[in-house]
Amino acid sequence: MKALYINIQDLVQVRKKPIEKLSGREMKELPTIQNAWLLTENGTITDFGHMDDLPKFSNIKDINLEGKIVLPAWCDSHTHIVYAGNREQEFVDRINGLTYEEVANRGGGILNSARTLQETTEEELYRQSSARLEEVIKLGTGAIEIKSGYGLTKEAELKMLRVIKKLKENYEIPIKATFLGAHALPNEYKEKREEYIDFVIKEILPDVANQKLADYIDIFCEKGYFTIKDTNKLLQAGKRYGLTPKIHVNQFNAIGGVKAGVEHDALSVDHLEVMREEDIEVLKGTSTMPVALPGCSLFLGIPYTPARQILDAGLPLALATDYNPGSAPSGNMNLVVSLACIKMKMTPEEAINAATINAAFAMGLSKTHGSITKGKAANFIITKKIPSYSHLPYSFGNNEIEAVYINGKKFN
Ligand SMILES: N=CN[C@@H](CCC(=O)O)C(=O)O
Ligand SMILES: [Zn+2]
Repeated sequence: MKALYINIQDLVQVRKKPIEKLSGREMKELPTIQNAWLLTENGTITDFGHMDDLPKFSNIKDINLEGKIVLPAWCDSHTHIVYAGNREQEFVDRINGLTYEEVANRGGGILNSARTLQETTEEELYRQSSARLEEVIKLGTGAIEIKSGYGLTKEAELKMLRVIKKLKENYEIPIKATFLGAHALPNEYKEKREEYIDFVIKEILPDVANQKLADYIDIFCEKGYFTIKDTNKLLQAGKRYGLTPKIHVNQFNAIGGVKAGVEHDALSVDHLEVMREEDIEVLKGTSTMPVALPGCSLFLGIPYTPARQILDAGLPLALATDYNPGSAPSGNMNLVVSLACIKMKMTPEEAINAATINAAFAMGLSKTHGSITKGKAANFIITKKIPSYSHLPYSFGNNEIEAVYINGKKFN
């Protein structure tokens, strides 16, 4: 099926030559065609250009997008959308003065979500998760990564990963699955952290790999969670099973997790709210993508990833939601892009690059998604009538999206 979109006010993130990712100063440029047309065919972008150069196409119905902007759908490279229930009570407890750490130490936090998930049937978990997935696609997300990590038993981790697999089968957007068995220490393993890592490696990982349930492996490398030694051991084991690392590091403390990630050729290192000079240095000249999660900073009231320091050091940066019940209960990439501009001082160009092409890279999809390029998937956003692409982050909290197309088809 062919579709021709005409009179597009701005066709944004047009990359004639395919690119993998953008770093440092390159992120300041966001190539845009004003007054453009776009042709899609069988789910793929086949051509585009300026309206002055519109060829004569026969037998194609055109769609007039005057006053509207078209940009690639957001790529959300870090989420935990497969979870059960919610954690509103912890939210209220934090408003009343407890810290995230204190909530966790009282048996709340990740262990709270794990208890709920263990008691939830696979069908119900799928139902709750697919509703979240549909909600974020409507907000413009056209590719997503989803982690396990609220199971923390073999049975429950595999249940989470099967739910992700079923989402992959039932939805057209690309979904990458990440095994995060080392998300927190279950109570049965209190004081036996190393035994838990061995359990994850020997008892869960082989099944995850044999049943082809994950693309990536993750660990929460943080004080009170898992150490550098645990990280090295787990990532090494994951790689033996063909799982590339994408890890949680430097959220509350810098303990050397960025270096560990780089040493294991991690595809991405995520969070980075607390960055030392040496953490920035160690990323230089590597292919590891730093990923910032400003929704988490907003919700927990913790520092924002120092984007300016990272970009001014010539590094790339991607943005993601971290959608999860405890630290970021929102999967709205539009808000993430706004926060990046407002709180991290990224320009709209940098933020949109970070949420499209760089985010696609952070989930191994930059060859097929993240830009308007011939041959890439026709996953794109059509905005309402807005004055410019900067209006998207400017108009924070408002929904400026009129329609979302996945593989050339309008979603819902
Ligand atoms: N930091 C670790 N994991 C999640 C939050 C987990 C939770 O509180 O449920 C995150 O990325 O923020
Ligand atoms: Zn996370």
